[in-house]
Amino acid sequence: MENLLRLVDHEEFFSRRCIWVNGPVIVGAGPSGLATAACLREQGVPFMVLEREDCIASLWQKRTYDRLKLHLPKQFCQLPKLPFPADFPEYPSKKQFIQYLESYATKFEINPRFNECVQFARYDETSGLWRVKTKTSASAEFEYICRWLVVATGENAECVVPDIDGLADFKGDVIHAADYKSGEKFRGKKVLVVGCGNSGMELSLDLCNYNASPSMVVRSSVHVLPRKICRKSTFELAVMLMKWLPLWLVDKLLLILAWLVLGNIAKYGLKRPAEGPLQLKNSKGKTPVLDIGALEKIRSGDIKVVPGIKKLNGFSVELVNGEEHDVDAVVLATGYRSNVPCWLQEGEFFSKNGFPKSPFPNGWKGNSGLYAVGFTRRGLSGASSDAIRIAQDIGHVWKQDTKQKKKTTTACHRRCISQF
Ligand SMILES: Cc1cc2nc3c(=O)[nH]c(=O)nc-3n(C[C@H](O)[C@H](O)[C@H](O)COP(=O)(O)OP(=O)(O)OC[C@H]3O[C@@H](n4cnc5c(N)ncnc54)[C@H](O)[C@@H]3O)c2cc1C
Ligand SMILES: NC(=O)C1=CN([C@@H]2O[C@H](COP(=O)(O)OP(=O)(O)OC[C@H]3O[C@@H](n4cnc5c(N)ncnc54)[C@H](OP(=O)(O)O)[C@@H]3O)[C@@H](O)[C@H]2O)C=CC1
Ligand SMILES: O=C(O)C(=O)Cc1c[nH]c2ccccc12
Repeated sequence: MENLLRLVDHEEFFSRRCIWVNGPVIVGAGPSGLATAACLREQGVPFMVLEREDCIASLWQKRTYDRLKLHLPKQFCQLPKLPFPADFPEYPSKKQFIQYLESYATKFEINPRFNECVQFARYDETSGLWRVKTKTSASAEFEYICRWLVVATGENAECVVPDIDGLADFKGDVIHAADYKSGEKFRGKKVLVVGCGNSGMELSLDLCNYNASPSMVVRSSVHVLPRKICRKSTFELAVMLMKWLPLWLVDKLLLILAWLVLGNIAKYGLKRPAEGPLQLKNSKGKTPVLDIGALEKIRSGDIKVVPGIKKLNGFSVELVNGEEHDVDAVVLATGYRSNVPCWLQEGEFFSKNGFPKSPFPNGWKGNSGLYAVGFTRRGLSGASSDAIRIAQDIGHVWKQDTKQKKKTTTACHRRCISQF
């Protein structure tokens, strides 16, 4: 009986609807998906965007802290075909960036299907088409059939939660950086911030601004660069130097300049990795920290730097150096990962870590109409150049096909007429 009921439920609520999509299906309505959709719109190619959340740019709208600003200058963060408004500051705030993305979606008439999470996608050899299965927040299922599949789910699709001894039994609050909004609820508290990437540094700084006492865990090493060198953005300087010099030399110069501006930061527990900052970004995807004020708080002792964690215990932490500290709350600024291996049934183009196997600049196009946008570890500017390439590639085939179709229709028409 129970099984029968289950079957009825299944029939009633989970019947799958099949939808043919004329043009590509784009999975994800973040900046990458929006940029690809806008470029396709310009090429006259129809598309469908599927988004698991109920809004565009969900990472920015729902999983980032209030005080966040873009950390690269605005000219490196705008999407194709629509510059930022002229009155935007050099480093737009999260609110301004979201406002820009909303107007971007409106301008290019991008209307994603929201609350639809892609659970499974595979290429069907027999038909030469992609089959994309989704589940809505109301548990309805859909299947989209299309010729092209654009993966735009991002490098930050899921939170990395490390396996720390005693974490599950820790008595205070534990949150991931993605759920941190502001230091308001941590006023006066001792907060252990695990991780020292841009998130760990900026959340520790935010905690100081709310009179909390952050201790930031640096278990290995980190590159900290000033955001500006001689009033020029460090990132812009690096981009300029890269036009003339090899990567290793640009790294050397950046490190010399960083030393001149910041001094020796190893004495605060911030050891530099053996690889240079850009080299490391390329090889391991580890973004250098662009300092917006955390370093000053580290120097003043407002942010304590501590080594790796041995284990958590009730309301305290034991560190690898044997020290024990009281802790009221833990913020895991331990990074993110791609979720592509969870839903894309494909083993050629994407590797097990959810990133395309071919490095930049070849990681945007796979076989059988598969594309990836925003996986080159080059932030928003990398996503923009992927989007332009993808839309050109699909647009080219689309136009040829349309011409071909017109020809066949005319020929057929003539044949029909001649038959009369
Ligand atoms: C805190 C923070 C700050 C950053 N600041 C900068 C910066 O200043 N400059 C810069 O260049 N880069 C920055 N980045 C890098 C960031 O990767 C880009 O800004 C940008 O968000 C990437 O866009 P995306 O569309 O590729 O991914 P996302 O913005 O993550 O969008 C992916 C979308 O796909 C959806 N999705 C995921 N899985 C599924 C599924 N199975 N089915 C349906 N939908 C799905 C998600 O809900 C999401 O809306 C920052 C990242 C973080 C975390
Ligand atoms: N203003 C902005 O524009 C901002 C941009 N960002 C971007 O978002 C992306 C993600 O950044 P972020 O969230 O900082 O993630 P990252 O992946 O850059 O950093 C993760 C950090 O967590 C540490 N970590 C992981 N596991 C453990 C563990 N078990 N114990 C101790 N430490 C651990 C890592 O250390 P280890 O290196 O030893 O593995 C590393 O320091 C980056 O591209 C970043 O630039 C983030 C915040 C602000
Ligand atoms: O902020 C991010 O996550 C980025 O990926 C932006 C970015 C791309 N390339 C870089 C090199 C140095 C610092 C930041 C970036």
